[in-house]
This record gives sequence, structure tokens and C-alpha cells, in this order.
Amino acid sequence: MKLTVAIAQIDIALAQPDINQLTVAQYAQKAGEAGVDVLIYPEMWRTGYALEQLVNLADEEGVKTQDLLSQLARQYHINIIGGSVATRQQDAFYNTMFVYDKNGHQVSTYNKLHLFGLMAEEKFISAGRTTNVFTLAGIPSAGAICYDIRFPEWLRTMMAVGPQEILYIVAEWPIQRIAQWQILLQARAIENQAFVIAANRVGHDDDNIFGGRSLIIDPLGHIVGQASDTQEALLIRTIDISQEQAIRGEIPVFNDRRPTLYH
Ligand SMILES: NC(=O)CCC(=O)C(=O)O
Repeated sequence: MKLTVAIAQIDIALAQPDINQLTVAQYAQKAGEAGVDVLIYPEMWRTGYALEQLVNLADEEGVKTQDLLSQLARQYHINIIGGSVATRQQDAFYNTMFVYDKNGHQVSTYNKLHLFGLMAEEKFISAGRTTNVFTLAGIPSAGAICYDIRFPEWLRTMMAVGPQEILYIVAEWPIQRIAQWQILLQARAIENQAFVIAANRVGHDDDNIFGGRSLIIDPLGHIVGQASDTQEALLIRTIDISQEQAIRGEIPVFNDRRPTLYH
């Protein structure tokens, strides 16, 4: 089965949701015109890491983001991994991903599980507690957010059910660790024998320069698509999911696991 995926590697205007919503809509239009099946955005695309302004900026119960993503999915007939945005859910703030199918129906939501201390996330944001496993475009998939990729046990928890065939990652990953970003993602692809589709942002905020290099990686760890480290881009590739069946048949990692011995 073939799937055309697109990564919107965008710059994000700090604390400017109106500008960022326009950018996101423009990229959905481009992806729709290109006949893409699945479009993915980066982490915290609505506000960037304006964490000290969450009281004013967080999306109340995620309503504005959900309305926008659902409408874009319907209008352009694309499945959307909605990056993530800052939400307020009851009395707490979260870093939240929403996933929509091409009919505009929500198929998953996820609150980032591992909060990143170097960007002071845990001072402002509460950690999620649930998995993010879903079927999108008919393909069993999982999604995670940025720092989550440093926790292979968490990704395995999600990838082993099924097993899932695509792992979607959304990020705001700084340039100084961009080599680690690439290696970690290639490792996650190889160990889970799955495609990894990973969207990072470019540009900067007051504290960080972000490193782009959004990646599409096959189940053997080969890079099949790579955006630049500095420029906005819509990175589009067609991947062949049946590649996975062959690899999983040859080296049956998921059958060979011994989870009762893992602690
Ligand atoms: N936004 C994040 O979670 C950044 C994670 C990161 O930079 C890392 O090195 O891990």
C-alpha cells in the first residue's frame, strides 16, 4: 500500500496564534493541491514556547485548534497529524496533539507525556498519562511529541500493540542537538521496523534556534526524505507500507520479544 505524506516544516511566530493559524492553513492548501494523504505539523505551532503567557494564550479545551484542523481536513480532504498546541483542560495546561481523518473526524488526542526540563516545560505544563495509538488512512499508527523520542520504552509500548506501522513525531528541537534528533529517530525506525515521519520547526524564539531537518525514515532506518536545517518547506514523499511486512517477516522482532523479563 502506498501513502503520500507531507511534513509542514514551518517557522512559528512566538505568542501569535492568528499568524500561525494562517500559516497552518496555507500549508494545508498546498498539501491538498499536491494530493497528499497525510499532513503533519510541528510541536506547539499555535504559540511556540510562550509558556509564561499560557494563561492568555492556551487554547481553552483545544476548541479553536480542533475546529481549524477539522475544517482543513474536510476542505482539502487530507488526514492531519495536528502537531501540538498548548491547551487548557479544566485547571491545567497541556501540550496536546489532535489527529483528524480526511472527513474531519477526530481520531485521537494526546497530551505530551515527557516534559522537557531544559525548556522549563514542567514548570507550566502537566504531563499526559495516556497512549496515542490510532488508525489513519487505514494504517495502524502511533504519535508522540519531541522529548518523548528519548524514551524508547514509551514508544515501544505504543508501537508493540498492533504492531503499529507508522510512528508520527512532532517537535520543536533546537539546532545544537539536531544530530541527536536524527540518530534517535533512525533508531526508533529500526527497532520498531516502522516508518517514522518526524516534523520539526525552523526559526527561533528568545531562547532557542530550532534545527528543522524534518525526516521521513523507512523501517530499515534509511532516510527517504529530509528537509533543510533552516528553511521552511513542505516535504512530500510517497512511501510503500508493504516494505514493512517483508522486513518484519525476515527479522521478527515483535514475535521475538520477551516482555515478561523486561522491567
Ligand atoms: N521540545 C522538546 O521536547 C525538545 C526536546 C529536545 O530538545 C531534546 O533534546 O530532547
